[in-house]
Amino acid sequence: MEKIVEIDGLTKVFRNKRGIHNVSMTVERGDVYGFFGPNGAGKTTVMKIMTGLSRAEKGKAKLFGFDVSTQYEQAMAKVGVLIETAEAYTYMSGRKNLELAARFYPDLEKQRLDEVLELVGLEKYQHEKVSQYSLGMKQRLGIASAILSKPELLILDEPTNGLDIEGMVQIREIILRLAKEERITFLISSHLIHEMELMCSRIGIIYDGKLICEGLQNELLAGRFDSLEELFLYEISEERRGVAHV
Ligand SMILES: Nc1ncnc2c1ncn2[C@@H]1O[C@H](COP(=O)(O)OP(=O)(O)OP(=O)(O)O)[C@@H](O)[C@H]1O
Repeated sequence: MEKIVEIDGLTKVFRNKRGIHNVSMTVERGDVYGFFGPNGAGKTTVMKIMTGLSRAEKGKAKLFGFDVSTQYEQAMAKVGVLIETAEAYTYMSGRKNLELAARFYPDLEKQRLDEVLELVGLEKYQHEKVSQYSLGMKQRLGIASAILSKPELLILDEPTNGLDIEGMVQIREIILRLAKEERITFLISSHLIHEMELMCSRIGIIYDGKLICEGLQNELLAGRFDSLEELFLYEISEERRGVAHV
């Protein structure tokens, strides 16, 4: 299988001694990879480094075989990113926001705007001002903008954070639809383990700055655990005892 994301030994320690330590991860083409960890575990730090928003002290992050720190443009050419809450001009309509974003991609086909609005279920609300949108609709607009250029990899940091149950279900359905219909590989971070369980094929668990477990969800559970929560509780108890599994 083609490796789309290769993270090797990433380390970054902040002044307060928090951060990430020797994190290695692999995302293969077609994965919906769930990057799970509690608040403050280090998910955003890893994602910022792998998208060039921040630098590591040690280690390498490669996307599509290109090093993010030295071959940034090639590495990011087929990547869509949504890190932290989607930003949009609230006094403009959803469609107008997408039209502005589309100016960065001169080769975009005319119908792509309609296509992405349909994919995220915003076609009915495209002419309403973003100030009237719910948080879930703003997140969906962010996803629409991130998929405008037909990326092959979509990196989403906490896409369901702060959403109500309906909003979460909608985002989950959109992700699964995009994985199937647009053949997008996903790397999704979340601290919501149940969400990860419902939509992710591969799982990586980060805890206290260290990746403590990674693999295909069905292989990780494999008759030993009934849920990811059980697996997580087992892995952190092993981590505390000093038994490494990665
Ligand atoms: N710029 C910074 N300066 C100092 N400490 C930082 C900085 N950025 C992150 N940290 C610390 O590093 C740790 C990892 O943070 P990070 O934001 O990567 O975690 P996270 O897993 O994304 O958590 P959350 O789900 O809360 O967003 C936290 O303890 C955080 O306080």
